[in-house]
Amino acid sequence: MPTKTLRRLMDDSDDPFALVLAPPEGETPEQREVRLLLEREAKEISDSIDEELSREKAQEKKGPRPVKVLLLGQSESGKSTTLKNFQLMYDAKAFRAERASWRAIVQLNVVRSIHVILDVITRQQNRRSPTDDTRPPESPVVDEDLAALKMRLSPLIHVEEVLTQRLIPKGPDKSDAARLAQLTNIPYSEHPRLVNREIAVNSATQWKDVFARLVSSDKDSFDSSKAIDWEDPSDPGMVLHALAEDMKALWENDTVQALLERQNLRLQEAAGFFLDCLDEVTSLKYVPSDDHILRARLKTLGVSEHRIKMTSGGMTGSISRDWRIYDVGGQRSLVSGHGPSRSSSSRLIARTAAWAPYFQDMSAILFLAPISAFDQVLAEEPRVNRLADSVNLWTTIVSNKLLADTNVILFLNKIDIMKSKLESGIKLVDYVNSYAKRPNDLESASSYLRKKFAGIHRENSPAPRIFYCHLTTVTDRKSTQYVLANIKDMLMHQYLEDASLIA
Ligand SMILES: Nc1nc2c(ncn2[C@@H]2O[C@H](COP(=O)(O)OP(=O)(O)OP(=O)(O)O)[C@@H](O)[C@H]2O)c(=O)[nH]1
Ligand SMILES: [Mg+2]
Repeated sequence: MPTKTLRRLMDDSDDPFALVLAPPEGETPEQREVRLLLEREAKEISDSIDEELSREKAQEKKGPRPVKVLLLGQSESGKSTTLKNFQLMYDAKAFRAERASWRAIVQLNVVRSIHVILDVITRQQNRRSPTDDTRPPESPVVDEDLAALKMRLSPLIHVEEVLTQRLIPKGPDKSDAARLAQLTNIPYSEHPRLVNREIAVNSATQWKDVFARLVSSDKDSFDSSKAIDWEDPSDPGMVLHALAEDMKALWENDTVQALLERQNLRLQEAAGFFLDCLDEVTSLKYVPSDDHILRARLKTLGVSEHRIKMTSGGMTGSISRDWRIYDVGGQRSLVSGHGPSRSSSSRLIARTAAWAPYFQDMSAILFLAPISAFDQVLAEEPRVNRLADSVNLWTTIVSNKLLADTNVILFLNKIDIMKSKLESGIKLVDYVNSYAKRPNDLESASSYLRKKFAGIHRENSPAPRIFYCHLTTVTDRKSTQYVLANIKDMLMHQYLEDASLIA
């Protein structure tokens, strides 16, 4: 899968190089020398990227114009998952060659979910004895069996650390490659104390190479099990397999379920949830299926460009075009807590400013709004409702003058979670007052939200343009591929029309 680093990852205030290279207070002459050396090296790298970009620009002028699509939306909206669908459809060989790397991410997702549960148990244990006055009545009791189960599963915390360390490269010059970020999926009523950290990687830096030892040199092989080094001593597969029964027992434990319910923690809806298929993912020769790769969660840092060659059949024969798909990180502040706190409007402006350099020359913006997040808050701004954040972002994007001539496609995403949430009795009106007395079902809720988003587009668009909107579950391959095939045909068709107008 061709991927490359883009020079401008973020605006200057969050530029990882600027942060790393700022002269520290009380710097000694030796430290200064080392710093200057690092700066020179960074400049050389930056200059070579510039040269590469200008070479590519010159090359582009010679050939046909590529079709460019920019994926936008808040964190966990499904941008990277949509990109994976594009890759699975149109570059399946490269997609499947990366199974070994995604296997490690699924393993990381599993141990993270277990870690969240172990954390919940620990906090309950810390509420001391059942006679403690501060303990609410009927609070579930962590009995000896559950405490023993927790102890047996503690090696998984180490597994998580090992996997995380492998993904976060050491050394100051690697600081833009990966970071720990706040976990996004926090229920609306949840206390910020529960905030966990989640790994974020720049998909342009080849994080997949980290697991290269697992990948055989035979990249063309479609037999995925051959691409994995089953003897690798640092592979956590054996530990996960050995603890599979305990993990299942933990997930099925009544006290655990009661504690999760009390804390409003719906892990089933959280990113990277695999506890419902532990038999499969902990089996000794586990290789993730396409569906598991789509469900695997790895937060994006910065912006990366992905190239895919697309072919479309037409009346005059088939045409083939280069596509560039840009995937961005949706969470603005990955260094939250280290800088001055920002208001939500300045965060919004900063996020859009970070994306703006990519607005020019785009064939389409594909904006994802995860409408199921109506009862959640942003990790970086616990007072901001996630649906309200999507609406604000959408308003900013559709009113942007640089995008006046760009196709804007909206995915109202995570329809599957939305459906189960509404069915479980969570009421949209409790979070969106204007929903009033409408029925609390998917059909009514999605059509209401679709109208709202369409209205914002109509009122704020700098010039009239067609509005494309789809209700999606991008983890569902079949339905997503149908939508993406339509988008592909639409953009290819438009490309041909534009080309004939220019000719
Ligand atoms: N159930 C369900 N899960 C989804 C859907 N879309 C995405 N997900 C999951 O939600 C998680 C987040 O999706 P990503 O594609 O990583 O989100 P993103 O927008 O790239 O997030 P950032 O990289 O943080 O900006 C992943 O675990 C996906 O598998 C959906 O429609 N339904
Ligand atoms: Mg992403």
